[in-house]
Amino acid sequence: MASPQPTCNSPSDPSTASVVSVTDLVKTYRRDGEEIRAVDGVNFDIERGSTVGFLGPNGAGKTTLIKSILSLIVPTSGRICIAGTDVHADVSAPHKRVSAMLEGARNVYWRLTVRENLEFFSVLGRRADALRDDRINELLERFGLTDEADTVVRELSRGEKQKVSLACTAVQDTDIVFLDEPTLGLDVESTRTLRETLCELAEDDHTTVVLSSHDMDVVQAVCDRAIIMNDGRIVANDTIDNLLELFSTQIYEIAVDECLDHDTRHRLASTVDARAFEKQPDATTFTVSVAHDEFYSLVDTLRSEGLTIESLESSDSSLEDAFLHVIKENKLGQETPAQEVR
Ligand SMILES: Nc1ncnc2c1ncn2[C@@H]1O[C@H](COP(=O)(O)OP(=O)(O)OP(=O)(O)O)[C@@H](O)[C@H]1O
Repeated sequence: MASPQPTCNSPSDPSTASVVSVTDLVKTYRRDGEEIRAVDGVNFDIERGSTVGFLGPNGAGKTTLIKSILSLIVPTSGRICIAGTDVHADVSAPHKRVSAMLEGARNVYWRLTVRENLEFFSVLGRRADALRDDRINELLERFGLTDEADTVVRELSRGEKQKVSLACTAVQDTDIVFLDEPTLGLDVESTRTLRETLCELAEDDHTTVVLSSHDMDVVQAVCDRAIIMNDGRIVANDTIDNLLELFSTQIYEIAVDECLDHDTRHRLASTVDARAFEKQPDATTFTVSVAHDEFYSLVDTLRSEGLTIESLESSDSSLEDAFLHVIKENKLGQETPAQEVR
């Protein structure tokens, strides 16, 4: 007998209920006669108004998962509910509640001006005609695009195109915004501007923002929760604060009093994961990240190599360190603390 399909519960309290609910989701592809489980039994909920980052190495299944939620591909099994509506039963459900920026700026019309694009996408939204111009002007201002309003998109820089794309997503005023790699290919300054704009979008408009990115700084700055995927499965799903705390390591930048030879560097790299060696005439600097309680064993290791620490500076770990830790633990097949946290 077929197992019963999970059902969508109507949100009883619309202000706090989950807007996206994914249950036992599986998506397999076939390539050269082999089955690839791109998404392999995934479960999670996203609360209204939250900002969630999907993280994972290349091929982890993030894009497949997002495309499944957006009904752009059909999952093999499982259930996806958007605001209580099963997208399998009503494929238009996501399009009423969700806007998306996929693959950079390809979702906007390069032959139209910035304003024409915003006008086009605002028609897809729910705002009354009389209020649309105000909203367009507000977004042009917020994204720093007022001077470019009458420029055709193809004449803009890559960063400006990304901003137009994000503005066209925001102008639809949907409950949920999905962004796939919004900062891909942007320089440092454009990334920072876009990051600030994303924070504003989430905070001021109370939009639920779901973004997938390899840019940990963006996820750490914008999101309050991260879902980390590996090999099609969720290996951690927790608040950014908890992930930082659970996997907190201390980064030490160490200088020792001699120019280390290759063998010593190799031994330190394998024993204490030392990296970024820089040789100076009479010293070597390198970086080590260790758990707080491993500091003394690090000092012992350096002492056993006959090295004297000239200077030592510490800095806090980042989401990137937590991410690398989760993925490494998962690869080793060990159960991570975050797997128990849902
Ligand atoms: N259309 C397809 N046909 C066959 N295999 C696919 C297809 N799309 C994705 N895959 C495979 O599914 C797995 C997950 O891919 P997916 O693009 O979802 O990962 P991702 O986490 O988004 O990766 P990236 O960070 O590199 O974009 C990969 O092994 C990929 O090769």
